Amino acid sequence: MQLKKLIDQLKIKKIEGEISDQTITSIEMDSRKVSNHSLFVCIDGFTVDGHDYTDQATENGAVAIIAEKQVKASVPVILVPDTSKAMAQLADYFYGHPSSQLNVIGVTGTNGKTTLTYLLDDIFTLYGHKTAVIGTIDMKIGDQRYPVKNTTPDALFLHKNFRKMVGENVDTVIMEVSSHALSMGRVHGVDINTATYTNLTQDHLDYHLDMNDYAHAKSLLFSQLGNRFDELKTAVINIDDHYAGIMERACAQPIVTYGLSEKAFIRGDALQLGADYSSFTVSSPSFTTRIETQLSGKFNVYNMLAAIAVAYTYDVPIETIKEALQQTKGVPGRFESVSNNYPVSVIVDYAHTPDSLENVLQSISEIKTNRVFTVVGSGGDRDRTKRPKMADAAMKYSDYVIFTSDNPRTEDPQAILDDMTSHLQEGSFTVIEGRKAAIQYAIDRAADDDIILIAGKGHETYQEINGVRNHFDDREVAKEMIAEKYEES
Ligand SMILES: CC(=O)N[C@H]1[C@@H](OP(=O)(O)OP(=O)(O)OC[C@H]2O[C@@H](n3ccc(=O)[nH]c3=O)[C@H](O)[C@@H]2O)O[C@H](CO)[C@@H](O)[C@@H]1O[C@H](C)C(=O)N[C@@H](C)C(=O)N[C@H](CCC(=O)O)C(=O)O
Ligand SMILES: Nc1ncnc2c1ncn2[C@@H]1O[C@H](COP(=O)(O)OP(=O)(O)OP(=O)(O)O)[C@@H](O)[C@H]1O
Ligand SMILES: N[C@H](CCC[C@H](N)C(=O)O)C(=O)O
Ligand SMILES: [Mg+2]
Repeated sequence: MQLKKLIDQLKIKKIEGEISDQTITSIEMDSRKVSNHSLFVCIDGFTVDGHDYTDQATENGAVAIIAEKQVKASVPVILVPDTSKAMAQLADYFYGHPSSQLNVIGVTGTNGKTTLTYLLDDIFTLYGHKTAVIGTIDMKIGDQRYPVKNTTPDALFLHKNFRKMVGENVDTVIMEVSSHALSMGRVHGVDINTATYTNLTQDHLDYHLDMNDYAHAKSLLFSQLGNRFDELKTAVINIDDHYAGIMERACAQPIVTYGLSEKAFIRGDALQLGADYSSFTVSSPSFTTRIETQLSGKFNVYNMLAAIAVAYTYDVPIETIKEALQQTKGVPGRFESVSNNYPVSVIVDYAHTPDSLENVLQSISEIKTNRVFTVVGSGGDRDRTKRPKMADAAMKYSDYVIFTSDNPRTEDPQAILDDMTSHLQEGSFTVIEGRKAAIQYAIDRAADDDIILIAGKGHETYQEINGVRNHFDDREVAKEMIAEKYEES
């Protein structure tokens, strides 16, 4: 594409240098990825400033630079007020507005996003759609999986991959939209058809000022649905959630609510919950039916109601929804049982917030027949104030708690453990910094019919310490230890 044509898209700009007939073959925000004929966009980040990498970008072949501050360069520089916004706009144009050719379903909320995207994938696939999923675990296009660095990747990655999806005949994209992504503008220019809200409880208060600021960031997904009625757009909102009103007020489009309370449009009722199943009645003005599933926990009933509500807005028949939910196996690392037929039950779960830990432990309380052991830590370089609250949730519902390391990242693991436990009564818990040793401790002490919850890392296959990701998979570790324990005895 001609550089001139591309930058004509930018309304407000100041051009330094001469734009003649340069051709652009890629847009890059990382100087290390620049090649011949790239357009380099400088982003001022949290760690470094992309404006300091213009030399490397031009050495690697950049033919022009988009900046929001003065930079010296041997190629034309286009100054704009905000390079992140400009990058999103340019990428959308460069790739031919691909998101407008897709049904994009965005899912936001503190907990349940990944689970909901998986449920929707199952429903839409069964209904005959070709889907793509973007989220915490990876990006899936059809049956192909690609790694992602963030739950919601940057705008460049998104628009580029929407183009790839269109090329592969995908029609429905189901994506997690994190609050970080919303406040950093990673989804700018994404033409979202359905915005979905799960819930809001404490997390990320290292990044957001307080819960209202956090809620406001989430509400941006609903304002992004726009103010025009010439295209079908819908919001799907958990009406039972405390912050639902903030999402509703941000939204000019029709809203379908779901929940367990009477005011919900898609309403769940008569729940039956077990260790490896749940069933409930769902009703709306146009149907009432009983859903039977292999997912457990009241929180998963909420996730399923959200899925039903979204599918309803796309006219998926309730019989198809019902069948998909009946078959679904859920998500790797979410309430995943790893103990097969051994007498002790080991559950690996991704609960890494006070609310999710409480939910998961409440579900375990409802199914337990003996004691509950919880092995849990809290991530480094993340919200410190959630640590004691996670510890309280673990202590409230468990007979034994072993506090250990999650991903310490650049923090001292012992300092994280102190944040979790310093308010607790000494002697009422155990601290073992090494995660493997902590899991071993619980497995050694558990007796028949006890349940061990290993929380926080779920599907993760690494432990990040000081920037290095060492292979670590709670499921692998626990499986090996439990087999050893019972083979020895
Ligand atoms: C705090 C945060 O969100 N940081 C994100 C941010 O990184 P950053 O600002 O530190 O980037 P930087 O290293 O300063 O670089 C600035 C610019 O210089 C460029 N650069 C850098 C080096 C170089 O040699 N050349 C060069 O051009 C970079 O490509 C970039 O454009 O921009 C990066 C690219 O988009 C993100 O990958 C990165 O996410 C980091 C890894 C992260 O951990 N983010 C977490 C907090 C996050 O976003 N989590 C959410 C939600 C999780 C949830 O659901 O709970 C998520 O969506 O993942
Ligand atoms: N609707 C829900 N409400 C509360 N807790 C939930 C809900 N759904 C799942 N959980 C709990 O939260 C954990 C994470 O679930 P999931 O991965 O679906 O959430 P997420 O929003 O994608 O999280 P992340 O922000 O890390 O991407 C699960 O392992 C479970 O313990
Ligand atoms: N998306 C979350 C994942 C947390 C997972 C937990 N294992 C941790 O490392 O804190 C975050 O980046 O805060
Ligand atoms: Mg997720």
